[in-house]
Amino acid sequence: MVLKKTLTIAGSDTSGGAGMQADLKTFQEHGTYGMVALTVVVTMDPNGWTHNVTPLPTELLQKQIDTALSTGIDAIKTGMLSTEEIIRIAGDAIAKSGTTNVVIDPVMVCKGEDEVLNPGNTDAMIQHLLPLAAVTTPNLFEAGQLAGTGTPKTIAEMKTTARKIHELGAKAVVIKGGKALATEKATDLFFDGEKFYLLESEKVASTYNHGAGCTFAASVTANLANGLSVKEAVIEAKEFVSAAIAHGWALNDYVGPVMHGAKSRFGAPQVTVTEI
Ligand SMILES: Nc1ncnc2c1ncn2[C@@H]1O[C@H](COP(=O)(O)OP(=O)(O)O)[C@@H](O)[C@H]1O
Ligand SMILES: Cc1ncc(COP(=O)(O)O)c(C=O)c1O
Ligand SMILES: [Mg+2]
Repeated sequence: MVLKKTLTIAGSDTSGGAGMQADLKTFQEHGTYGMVALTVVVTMDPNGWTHNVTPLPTELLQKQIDTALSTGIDAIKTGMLSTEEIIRIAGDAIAKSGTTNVVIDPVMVCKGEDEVLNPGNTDAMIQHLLPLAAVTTPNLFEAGQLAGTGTPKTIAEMKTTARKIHELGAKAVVIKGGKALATEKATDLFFDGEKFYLLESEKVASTYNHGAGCTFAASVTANLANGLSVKEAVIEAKEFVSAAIAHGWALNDYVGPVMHGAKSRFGAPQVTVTEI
């Protein structure tokens, strides 16, 4: 049996909930064959869980990309890219890959950390990555940074922000309202370039949602590799991540990762899709 090949260009979250670990687990759950080109390694201080980001040499990143692309990739996702040079290398790799199934998750901060990785990264993402995106999946903060409008706080502001990001070249945009948006449901806005849709699921009260963003974007990537449309891909991804968050758990006193394999084991919560 031949599997669809999915590649993530992303960082390693040593704690296993986010980053390329989330991507690989999610790719596997979607029946695709996952590969990794590793950009950085994130480690945590055992006392207090402060994150430390260590980039890998860019020559090593390039070799990984060359290895993976030589196999013929069906869909590519980007995650944590900590420097402008890494962002440029990722953009070149995507252009070279020949696939249009490209998901740009514009990771700028780790959840719970409030320092952006590198301020120049936003402009580099706009230049090298957004024009290649079949879909980009910013959270509220990242969307505001890309659009240059500040963090959106309402659905109306999210619509304006999504339009701006689309104008920057991304064919479709999902802005993840998640827990941060003051709505009753966990609400994401999907813009396909023409129409806006709200994707809503029950807001889970727990804080065990580490890796939710990576898991969502990796689901979209695998779904595109499997031949779903962008709209079908994001709807399934919302179901997949909602189940993963509903079954999030405490890894230790500091962090609660999502359960990446929850949908296949326990089913998914209801997701409603409304054109607005
Ligand atoms: N507490 C929650 N309950 C239900 N869904 C959530 C919750 N927190 C986040 N989500 C969903 O998880 C996905 C990832 O969103 P978010 O956590 O904002 O991204 P990121 O991890 O990139 O900051 C989105 O679909 C969002 O709506
Ligand atoms: C390597 C890596 N990538 C991405 C992220 C972002 O994770 P999330 O899915 O919570 O946005 C993190 C957060 O810790 C990370 O360590
Ligand atoms: Mg994220």
